[in-house]
Amino acid sequence: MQLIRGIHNISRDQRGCVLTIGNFDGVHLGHQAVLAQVKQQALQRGVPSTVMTFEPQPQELFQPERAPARLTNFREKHLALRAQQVDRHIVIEFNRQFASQPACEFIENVLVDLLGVKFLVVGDDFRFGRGREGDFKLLQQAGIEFDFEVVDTHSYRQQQHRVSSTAIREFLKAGDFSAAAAMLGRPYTLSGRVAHGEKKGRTIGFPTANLQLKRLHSPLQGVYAVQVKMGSRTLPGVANIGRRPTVSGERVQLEVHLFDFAESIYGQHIEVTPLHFIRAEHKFSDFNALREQITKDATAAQIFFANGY
Ligand SMILES: Cc1cc2nc3c(=O)[nH]c(=O)nc-3n(C[C@H](O)[C@H](O)[C@H](O)COP(=O)(O)O)c2cc1C
Ligand SMILES: Nc1ncnc2c1ncn2[C@@H]1O[C@H](COP(=O)(O)OP(=O)(O)O)[C@@H](O)[C@H]1O
Repeated sequence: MQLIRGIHNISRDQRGCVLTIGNFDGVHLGHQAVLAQVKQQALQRGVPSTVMTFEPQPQELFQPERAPARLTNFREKHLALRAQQVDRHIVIEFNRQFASQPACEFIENVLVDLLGVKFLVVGDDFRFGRGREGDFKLLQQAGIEFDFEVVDTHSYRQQQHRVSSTAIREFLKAGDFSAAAAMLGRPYTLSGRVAHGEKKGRTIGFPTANLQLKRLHSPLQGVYAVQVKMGSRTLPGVANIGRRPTVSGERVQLEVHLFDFAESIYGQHIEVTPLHFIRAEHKFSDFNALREQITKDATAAQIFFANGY
């Protein structure tokens, strides 16, 4: 899959595509159904299937306090799109300048001139351009003028539930990882590179591999039994996701202690799959109290794994 970062990197030599535009947070089964339609149309027309996403996601720019936690960061989203075998991923740096462009300009300059779109799939509530003036109807009118077809995404359901990023966030917050995985089409994971911390973990017998998370990186908070994929290995462990109030940590962090493991893994890329909620994060009066609690958490996680979850 080709990754194109920014409109200025789109080449006019490659005009012609079947396109979908959206946040695609999670790349869940509903998104995957849209991508299947895009791929099928692209194949019929002999043009590349193309997904356009925005970074940051629009609400993260306009209403950062109200923006929901992400299911996928940019890298995770890109890899999930790649797994769906989409031909091209265009990421637009979403800033105030881009957002203030008139809707007609976006259609004519980007969709028509640069991309030469033939077939466009968007939600019927899709809004774009200055003050959100552009909508589905405007796209359909432009489609008649510039000769492209516009269709809306169907609501993809599972049993009676509409598959959505919001529903998945709710399942995750409730600790229902199998319901979240059923809608995602894969287990929910957090990933990143192991960073250096304060080196206190090892002094209390619980070294932890740390992943620094963006504030809006995950809907999860608390202590979980987790599985960690690292290269070709999959290892069980116990993790805390939070701000670590006991050590007055500032940033949200994921810290995972791996059982029966004593290697240095700084800088390695790991993928953490939470499997079972153990408890909420607390502020402890001192490090000893925290150590005692982590010992109990580790036992709870080991019991969970021993029971063949
Ligand atoms: C299973 C587990 C549970 C934890 N629970 C808490 C908690 O409830 N409150 C808290 O402040 N920190 C919690 N922590 C984070 C510890 O404060 C952190 O691991 C310790 O400060 C070591 O930090 P370091 O890796 O930067 O050395 C937890 C860590 C683990 C592994
Ligand atoms: N069982 C283990 N689980 C997690 N990390 C471990 C383990 N054993 C050794 N390590 C290594 O030790 C580091 C964590 O030690 P710690 O004292 O908590 O330091 P830091 O504060 O830098 O995270 C990890 O990043 C990893 O490289």
